[in-house]
Amino acid sequence: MTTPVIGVLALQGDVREHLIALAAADAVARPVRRPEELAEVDALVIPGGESTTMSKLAVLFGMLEPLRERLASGLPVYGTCAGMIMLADKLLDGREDQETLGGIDMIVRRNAFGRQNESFEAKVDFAGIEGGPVEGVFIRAPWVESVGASAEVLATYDGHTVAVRQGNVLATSFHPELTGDVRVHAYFVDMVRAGL
Ligand SMILES: N[C@@H](CCC(=O)O)C(=O)O
Repeated sequence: MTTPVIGVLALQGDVREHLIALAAADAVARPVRRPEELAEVDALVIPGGESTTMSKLAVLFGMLEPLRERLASGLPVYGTCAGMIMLADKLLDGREDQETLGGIDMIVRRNAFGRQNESFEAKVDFAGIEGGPVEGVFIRAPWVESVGASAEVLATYDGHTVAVRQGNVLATSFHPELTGDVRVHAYFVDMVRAGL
């Protein structure tokens, strides 16, 4: 079985936790900061963190266009929380100068579940993942306000969409990398493997 090489965008955010979760889900995981490093991976995770800072750093590191190009050419990508925001074609309550990469035909609302001190954990039923609900850590989390026809909703919480997939691109409002349950990462690794 081929072992995919999956990068974690390492401009800002909880990179280390994703590297650990990906390795536990049988991928080779490495940080990606530069276009040359991006060119060498089979797939990419965009971690949680702070989406406005991440978008600024992507511009500063000359990564915005290379990221957009690789997404457009079919690179499998998984974004958690701030990463989900980066993958939204359209953003609500973002900063005016905030850039997203796009990739999923969805409208994402930042801070939708409330402020930092309203962060919470919840069990989330996830379509395509067996063995019961996954543990979702929601930290000043966004939700998906609406999705286009080509995007598939994989999970909802409290009536709001919190996991979406469109082709090779996956996004969750919550942080599975903080739970020790690597089933969402394994789901992504399977997605990547299917395309190799
Ligand atoms: N708190 C979110 C990001 C919030 C935002 O950028 O709006 C995260 O952990 O990824």
